[in-house]
Amino acid sequence: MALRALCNISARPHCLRSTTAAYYSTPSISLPLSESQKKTIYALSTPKGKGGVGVIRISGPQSLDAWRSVVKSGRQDPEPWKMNRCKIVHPLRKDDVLDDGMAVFFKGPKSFTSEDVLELHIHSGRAITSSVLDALSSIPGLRHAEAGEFTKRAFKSGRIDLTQAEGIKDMIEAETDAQRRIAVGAAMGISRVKFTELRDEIIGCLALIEALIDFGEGEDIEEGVYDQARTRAQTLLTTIEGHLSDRRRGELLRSGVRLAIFGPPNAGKSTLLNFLAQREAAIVTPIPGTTRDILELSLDIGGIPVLVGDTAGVRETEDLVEEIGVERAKKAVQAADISLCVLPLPEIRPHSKDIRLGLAPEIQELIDEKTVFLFNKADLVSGASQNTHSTTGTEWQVSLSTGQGCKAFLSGFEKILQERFDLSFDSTGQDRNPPLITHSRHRVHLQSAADFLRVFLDYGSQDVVLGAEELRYAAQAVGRISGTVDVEDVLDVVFREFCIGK
Ligand SMILES: Nc1nc2c(ncn2[C@@H]2O[C@H](COP(=O)(O)OP(=O)(O)OP(=O)(O)O)[C@@H](O)[C@H]2O)c(=O)[nH]1
Ligand SMILES: [K+]
Ligand SMILES: [Mg+2]
Repeated sequence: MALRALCNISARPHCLRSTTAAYYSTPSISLPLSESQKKTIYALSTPKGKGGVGVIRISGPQSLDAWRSVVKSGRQDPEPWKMNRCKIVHPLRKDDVLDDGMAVFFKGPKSFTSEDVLELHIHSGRAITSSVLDALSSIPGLRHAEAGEFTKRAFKSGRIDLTQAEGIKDMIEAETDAQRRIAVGAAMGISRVKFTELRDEIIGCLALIEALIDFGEGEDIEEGVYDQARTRAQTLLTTIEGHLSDRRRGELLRSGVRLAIFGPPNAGKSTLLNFLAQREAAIVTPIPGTTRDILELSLDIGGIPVLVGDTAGVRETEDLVEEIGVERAKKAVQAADISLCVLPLPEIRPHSKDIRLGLAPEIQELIDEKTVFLFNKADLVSGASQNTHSTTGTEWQVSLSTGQGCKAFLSGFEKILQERFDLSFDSTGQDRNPPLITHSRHRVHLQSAADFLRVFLDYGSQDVVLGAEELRYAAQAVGRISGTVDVEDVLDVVFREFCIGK
């Protein structure tokens, strides 16, 4: 029966393609632009201020007019995609040279936005920039761009999808190597390909179910086709569940891993923060209870963005201010993605077999599987060795005063961060397994796709028409990630975080 079903399917490939595949075919998003969107836009695409070069970008049907109006080079019209040495002039006063620079014309669709694009490479300075922007504003039909509008046009033309647009934004905002790596991958379309594959596979299952519905019951093919669709949907669900159980590392790498430094008073927590930051960020004194409020710094540790919080030493206290600080410290440790317990080695040593035994109960209760340990003040203990406690690779002995053991701690800690957040690089420095989900938006839609697939798997056999509906919803959910369906409502969310000129 199964064989016959397959034969039937392959005997009518056109039927499948026409009913399902064409309708749900892989996106080439091409939405009509409204009148106001059609206008040619311009903006300074480099940061405002003094600099060697500033780039003003113009995109839209009148880019060529803009060239003819403000670019004075040897030729009337540009040679596309070539840098042209030129003078930038005012359209109404051609003798008024605003700057001496370069211009390049990108003939659409071979441009960032897919429209005709003109780039003016000028000297970056307040007066020059504003005089050129002012000159452009005097050309009828040109208007200043809104935040993210160039990228939005690239998206609307179908040149990039939403995950690529997010990648471009993340690339600009990337502060660490890990962030850059993920952003560049997304901008190049790695996520787009993966999400498209997932969606295509759902549509593949849907095609089988729709064929089943098309052929009708009399054809006697139900069992085989249905089982085939079911098996593929099950595999898909497993794949999606794999992506969802990624410990949020893509999102964490974008927003920063939260690290809480905690421990008893005077252990050297603030000294550690200063060591990591390589500056005197926190107040350090020999007085226990120096740190009260949480001091948070954004640091790059081994290429990973880490939000490091120094907290008040945890102890029982009568002091109201300190007590509030201790409460905040506890909350910060609980909310952290990884916690670093700093302990004074001289006070811990007698309990070296189980370090927890010697600790105050209020410290003990903050220790969990996220905790790593730093035994500080090794200089005060004679014969302290770096490995006395280090059985799991999550404990180090240091002296933050003398620097003893600090290098080993730093490289070990970087390794822990990379392991925990699963960023294992191969010898070429490539991320072996880059996270697919980098925005919570992706997670929400992937989660709902998984839910629809589950409903299909649980109830699809009882009613194939409803089963097909569940698969259609699943495909839509994944389509929302790339922006192939329900575009307008997500556009604003994605593009409002862009800056002008991008
Ligand atoms: N001998 C020695 N002293 C250290 C070391 N690290 C820090 N200290 C000193 O220990 C004292 C306390 O350091 P802090 O960094 O303020 O300790 P803390 O844990 O932040 O303390 P609270 O904020 O009060 O909880 C300071 O006088 C530091 O100079 C070390 O490795 N060896
Ligand atoms: K202190
Ligand atoms: Mg402190």
